[in-house]
Amino acid sequence: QEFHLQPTPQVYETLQDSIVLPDAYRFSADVEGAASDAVRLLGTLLPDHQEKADFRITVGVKGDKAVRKYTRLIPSKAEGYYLKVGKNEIVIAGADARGAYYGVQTLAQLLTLPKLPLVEVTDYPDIPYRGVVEGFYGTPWSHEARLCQLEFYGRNKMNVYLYGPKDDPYHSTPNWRKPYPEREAAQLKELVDKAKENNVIFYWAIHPGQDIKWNDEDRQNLLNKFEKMYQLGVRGFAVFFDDISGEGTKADKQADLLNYLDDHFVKVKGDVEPLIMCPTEYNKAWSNVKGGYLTTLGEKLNKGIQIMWTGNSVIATIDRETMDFINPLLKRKAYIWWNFPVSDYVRDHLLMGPVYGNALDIKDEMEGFVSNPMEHAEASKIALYSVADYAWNLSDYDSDLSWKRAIKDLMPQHAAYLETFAAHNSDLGANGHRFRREESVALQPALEALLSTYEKQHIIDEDAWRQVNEECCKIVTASDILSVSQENQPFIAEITPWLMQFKLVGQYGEAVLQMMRWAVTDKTGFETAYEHAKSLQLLMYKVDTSYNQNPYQPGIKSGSKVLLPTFYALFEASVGLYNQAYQAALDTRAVYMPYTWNSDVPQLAALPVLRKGKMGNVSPSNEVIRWQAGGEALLMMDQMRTLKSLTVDLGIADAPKFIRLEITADGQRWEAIPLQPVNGKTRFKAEVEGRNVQKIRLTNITGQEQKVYFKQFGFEEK
Ligand SMILES: CC(=O)N[C@H]1CNC[C@@H](O)[C@@H](O)[C@@H]1O
Repeated sequence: QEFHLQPTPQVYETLQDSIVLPDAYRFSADVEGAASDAVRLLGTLLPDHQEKADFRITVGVKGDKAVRKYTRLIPSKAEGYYLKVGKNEIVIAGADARGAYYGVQTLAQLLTLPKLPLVEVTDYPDIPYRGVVEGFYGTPWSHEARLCQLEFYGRNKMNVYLYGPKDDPYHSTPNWRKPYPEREAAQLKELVDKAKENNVIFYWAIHPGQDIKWNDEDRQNLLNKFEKMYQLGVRGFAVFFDDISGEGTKADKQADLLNYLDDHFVKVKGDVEPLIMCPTEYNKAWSNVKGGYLTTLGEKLNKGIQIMWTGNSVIATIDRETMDFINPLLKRKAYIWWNFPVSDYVRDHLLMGPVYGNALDIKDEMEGFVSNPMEHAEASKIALYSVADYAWNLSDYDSDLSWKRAIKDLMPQHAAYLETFAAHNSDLGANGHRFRREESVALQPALEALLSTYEKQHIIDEDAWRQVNEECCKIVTASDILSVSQENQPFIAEITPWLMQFKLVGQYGEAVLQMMRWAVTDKTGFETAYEHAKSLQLLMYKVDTSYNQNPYQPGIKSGSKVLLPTFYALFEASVGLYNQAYQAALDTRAVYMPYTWNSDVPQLAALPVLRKGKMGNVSPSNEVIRWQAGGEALLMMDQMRTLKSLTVDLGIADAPKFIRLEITADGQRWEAIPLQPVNGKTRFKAEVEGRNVQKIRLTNITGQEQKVYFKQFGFEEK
């Protein structure tokens, strides 16, 4: 794959010639001036300069004497730069300090080549603010992971990082009013310094809305906390009002508070970046335009305050229609909070696929584009690399080429194996947001051909069979090599359980292909392959029930959209053929899911049901659920089953007043079961010990919409 600068530059001319950089060069720059960051970075790349040398290196910012003669070549765009590598000189002229720094980052990439190509690069970013919002639920990134991320952002010309992990108690309720303990404060200071070193603006976000009081005391609490963070070196501040209910959701109160902070903190300090806020109505699906929340923010919020937006729904790709809806309401360009590759609602999956689906013609419609990543920091870099590529230069963005480069960037030595892994670990599985991604794209035609020919005509499409068998072999090989790779150990540590599962999927595929081969030609061979396949099914189940047992979406899923479902279908078809050929009665079922869930409450309807042994759980939701009056949710069993226990947690202490729980054994006669408090807070249990049940129903009986959380709905069979 030929060399490609990252992110893709706006204009890149190479003169089909190259030089070997001399080890002596003259240097002219205003080292104390605006180009100081660029000069410092350059110093890490090149040997010390010498006064007497033919080769000259010039670094500066528009207006500096050193680059005066290049002024007309410097793009007049924020963070833009002009870079020239000539026979006897290198010139880096930035439109501003960060532009000059980015020019050196580009030179750094060119210097990795065997010979330095003669180039002229005229470059600048399309989107003003580009980067990452660490805004997910789940285990916050470690300090080491964040330090590594900030270096990655500097290299990829991402200029913002918003610190806002939902589960940091000092970012959100209950401790947002308190200063960080000493150790955490010292780490945050270190992050601020690292961000500065990489020309990344470090934003510290606060998430006070769940229990904020609209009074002077809490206003002062917020100012005090911001002041504490300012003393740690933070120069960018954000206030997130997402995923809250109650008093804190009021637009005019939120606007008054933000304007107060803007007027009495940001403007007073004078060296603080524009304030950013995330609204409570942060996506179109949840917005009630007539209710006036968004228009209130748009009208009342000071013009300099930036407002975040996730798109037409919580998890959505961004297009022109999206921006045409929101920008007029906010009376400014929205600052996109893009919820990908975040996986805190599908925690059993890794999202390793390409960044695609965002429009390429909306570069003038967005103030910012920041990605909310997975809790797996290194694994998120594949998507983040492409987010950087997209946000810098939308029109030249190519999702597939960028994805391949992202993989090479993460693991240059084992890129081929990582690409095999990433290709089959990209979809989310069924989820409450209904957001899906392509998976196993290259192998899909062969898988479809193999399955349809075999199911319909009971014959093997040999070419498809060979392709699938080759891929299964690659999967097994890639899993083993990656699992012991020393190339990026923090990354391998993150994905090891998924590598284990991925290898089993590959081996299962090989066993199923053998079952197809021998179903009607070799009885003993088939039976061995069948036993092997069954044992691999059990091994996959063991991995899925042993690792990553978080209380939301526990387990380890791999190849879950196309690969494994196809192997399951081929397993069942080949057992069917064998049973017919030998009048046998082997169990044909590959996967067994006795429970189904549906609901007329939009945010509950698509939640998947998870089964582990005798336990059944509906996948929880991170967001506030708007449960309409009379709305129902139904859990159905494939047959009558005897229950042992049932637990419900809607995040509210008085759930029994709002939601009625009923069971039925015959689908006709329903019986209401009282909800009894379990922990004196929001968790309840229903006394169902020994009850025969076919369906369970939850209904909002209050006659009006209720806003609740859907934290847990689970049961255990006897
Ligand atoms: C603005 C936003 O998306 N907030 C929440 C809620 N929506 C998506 C979730 O997955 C979270 O990661 C996220 O922090």
